[in-house]
Amino acid sequence: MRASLIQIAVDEDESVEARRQRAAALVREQAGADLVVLPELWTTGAFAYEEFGREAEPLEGPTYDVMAKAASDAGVWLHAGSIPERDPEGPLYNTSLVFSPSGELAAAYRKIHRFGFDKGEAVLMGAGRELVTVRLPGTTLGVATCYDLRFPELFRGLADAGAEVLVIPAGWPERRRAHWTLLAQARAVENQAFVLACGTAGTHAGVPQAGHSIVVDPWGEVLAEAGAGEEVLTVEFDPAKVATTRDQFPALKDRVLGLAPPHHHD
Ligand SMILES: NC(=O)CCC(=O)C(=O)O
Repeated sequence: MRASLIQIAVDEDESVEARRQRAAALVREQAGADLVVLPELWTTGAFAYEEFGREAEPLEGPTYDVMAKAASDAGVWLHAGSIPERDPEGPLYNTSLVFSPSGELAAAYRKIHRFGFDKGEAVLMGAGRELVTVRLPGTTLGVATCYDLRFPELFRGLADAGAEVLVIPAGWPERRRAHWTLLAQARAVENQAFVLACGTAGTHAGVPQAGHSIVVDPWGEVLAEAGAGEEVLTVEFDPAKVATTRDQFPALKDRVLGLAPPHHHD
């Protein structure tokens, strides 16, 4: 499987529409790949909280249209990153879109863990409640978004649902880059799965982005890692390595579930 992670720069001197068209052109350039991935909230920037309401769009809005066409023009599976989605009957959501090579929507995932504690995304957006996997020829993707990376139980749920390739669009800040790399490797090792984590470059809302998109194999080896700037990270890997790793080192079979609550000793 050939995958291209488009680590696009999100800077305030570029309009959302110009970036949308630029992202679509970058997707088209990846014709020949099997899977193309864009980052989280790349239209606005993940920390541009004031833009969320202004730039929110319905699920089938302008980003959907442009990305569906780009996927079919390139003939690739496209994880188009996430958009600020305006649900006509509810709050905003941080929603990822996955398109098939014919430009059909294969899946939408509303980010479950919202970042910001008592401000930002955590108060401006609603929380998704559903895990999402996507069946591709020869493998299954499990999708999660940025801050979700800190919550291992979500990824174990995806692995239990058959995910072999964990795809994580993000807008991760430079300040916590060490966590990004460590957590991407941890999620790969503990689930014996590939991790494809695609971040943004540039600086928006005063927050320099980490970039450093990363692809990790089921043994925890880093197959490819981007630098800090805008870059397309391309990698080839064999999803069958998930099954061989799980067969040869069957740690997932040693899970002990349903433990009794802790016994407190005073
Ligand atoms: N957009 C995000 O979810 C940011 C997450 C983050 O900065 C962190 O977990 O650290």
